[in-house]
Amino acid sequence: MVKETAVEVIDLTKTFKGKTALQKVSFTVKAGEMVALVGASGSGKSTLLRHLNGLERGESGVVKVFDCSLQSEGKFHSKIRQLRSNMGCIFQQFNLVKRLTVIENVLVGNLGQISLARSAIRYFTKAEKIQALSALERVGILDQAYKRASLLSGGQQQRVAIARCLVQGARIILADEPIASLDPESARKVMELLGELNQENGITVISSLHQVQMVQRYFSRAVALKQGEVIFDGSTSDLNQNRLNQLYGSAAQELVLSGHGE
Ligand SMILES: Nc1ncnc2c1ncn2[C@@H]1O[C@H](COP(=O)(O)OP(=O)(O)OP(=O)(O)O)[C@@H](O)[C@H]1O
Repeated sequence: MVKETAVEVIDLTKTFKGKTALQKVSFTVKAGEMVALVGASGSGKSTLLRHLNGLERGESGVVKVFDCSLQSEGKFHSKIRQLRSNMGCIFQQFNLVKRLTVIENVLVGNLGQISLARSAIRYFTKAEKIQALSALERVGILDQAYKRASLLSGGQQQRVAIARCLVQGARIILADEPIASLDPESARKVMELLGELNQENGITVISSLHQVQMVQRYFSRAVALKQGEVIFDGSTSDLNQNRLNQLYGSAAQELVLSGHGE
């Protein structure tokens, strides 16, 4: 069976004040794939992810989500909100509302589907709460549901953010350096969780990661960027030291040694 295309990027170009951040970037991610975005600092990984979920608009090129155009030649599609509901985002700094409880943070994943009035007073139905608790169980932190988010460890907070994606019903998770602020053990657990959600729930995962060892451990495919251009798209087993040196020269050190080396 031919798998549907989750994300398609065609010739996406973006400049900030005349400086190129993305240069004719093209690649396709099939539904159910788990793809790493690799590259040295400033290579364009975050900018690319922000274009995939419509937080940023390119000058030219196309981004399609499940075969629907999300943005094309600098214009967002009128149904962008609907398309974005397919995508959950997680970030290096977790982006939780620290003063709210864990379960309230997870329920926020539902806000796109409930009325403005209900979201303003944060009223959630019993069924929604059960769904949120089930998501927290799935990510292994059900026992933390009624704690303030600020009291959780970094690894636990990232799992709350992942549970929020599950409640949102995301079919794609876009992760921007999801383990960069975590200790090695928490980083491993978060990566394993993303791997499980990919394998068991069929969720497509596209994640930027700084460190090539982690990329090789958890991903079979990588798209590598340099100065906003795709310079490699293939099997992570081919991203050995020699290849990295060829691609990045001395900047390859940053990818091998930084982050959570083991
Ligand atoms: N809002 C912005 N305004 C101006 N320049 C920007 C903006 N966002 C990104 N850039 C520039 O675009 C380029 C790509 O940045 P980006 O943050 O996407 O890289 P990155 O690969 O994610 O880096 P890092 O690993 O350090 O997060 C950089 O030169 C950066 O300075």
